[in-house]
Amino acid sequence: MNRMQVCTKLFSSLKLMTQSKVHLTRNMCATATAGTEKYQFQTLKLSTPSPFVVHVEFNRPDRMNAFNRQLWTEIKDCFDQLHNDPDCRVVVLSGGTSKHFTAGIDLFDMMKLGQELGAIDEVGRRGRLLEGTIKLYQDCISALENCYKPVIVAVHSACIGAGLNLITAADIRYSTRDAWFSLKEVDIGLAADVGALQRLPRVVGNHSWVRELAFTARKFSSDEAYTQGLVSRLFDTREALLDGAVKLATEIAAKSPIAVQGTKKNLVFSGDHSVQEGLDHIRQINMLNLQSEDFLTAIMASQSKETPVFAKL
Ligand SMILES: CCC/C=C/C=C/C(=O)SCCNC(=O)CCNC(=O)[C@H](O)C(C)(C)COP(=O)(O)OP(=O)(O)OC[C@H]1O[C@@H](n2cnc3c(N)ncnc32)[C@H](O)[C@@H]1OP(=O)(O)O
Repeated sequence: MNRMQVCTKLFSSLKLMTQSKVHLTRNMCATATAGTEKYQFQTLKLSTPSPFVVHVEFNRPDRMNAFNRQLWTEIKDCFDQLHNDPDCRVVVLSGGTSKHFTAGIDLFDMMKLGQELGAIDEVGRRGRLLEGTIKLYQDCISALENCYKPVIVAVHSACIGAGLNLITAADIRYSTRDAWFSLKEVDIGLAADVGALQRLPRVVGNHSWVRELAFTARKFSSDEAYTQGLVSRLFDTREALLDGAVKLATEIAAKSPIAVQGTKKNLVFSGDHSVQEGLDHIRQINMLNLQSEDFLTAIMASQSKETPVFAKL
């Protein structure tokens, strides 16, 4: 057999394998996505605007979506669950009905923490309480990054302090033109400690700009955020913003979940590793993924110009 014949044979066996698998896959996907009723949160509201897309909305409009202890922990629980949910392939995170995306940490909650600390009369024990609290809050924000499903944040109006830390752990940031941002921590006597100092320089690559913002807490506009690469698209209204975010999510959700989630895993890993370590990591991922039915399904669909259908993951 010459080279050409080998290729033709391989291609037809791939085709046969994939045709039966596509059939199987279609059956597996027949029930498409289940609803979000299984998610029971008070400070978050979940819905499914299109198949495999979950919309998470902050739901503390009377407190401008300020992060109290409950919101912090529900964010972590929510993203940990979405990570393992086969009915979710992409997440859109927005500020819901609140006037602002978020006012940052709940200042009344911080006062309660102050009272708890006041009741402990020894510095080492007070330190332990603070260490546990900060670690919990750090983990809540890292949950967006640790979730294999791409997270698109849709920011409107104010995005302050903890909110700015949070959006740097997302994959894609969109905002309205009226959005504004502030790395506010120094103004409340804190060094930002839930990820912005680590992630923001990596997101935008402009260390001088990040330091200026971190040292001054100055408010900056969506235009500036766009110019620096913090947000990748601006919209005139909140409706257009959500529409744009859900459209993008829907496009991503139609791709192979094996490919998309492997891509996120490797992008996150490569963010703080050398090029060689990143290449070693993706090689290990693709050793497995290139054997998955998604690979064949996607290749065959691109050859036949049909829309591929992928099984739940
Ligand atoms: C271990 C810690 C790790 C994490 C650290 C995180 C740190 C941070 O997040 S620092 C940032 C803290 N946030 C702020 O400093 C923002 C303070 N708020 C404002 O600047 C304004 O309120 C805001 C621009 C958000 C909104 O202004 P607007 O004029 O539109 O509304 P207001 O009338 O000011 O507020 C409406 C009601 O919301 C309450 N509220 C606002 N922010 C907070 C908050 N951060 N925590 C709790 N509650 C907040 C405000 O008190 C009003 O309530 P009410 O008077 O009862 O209507």
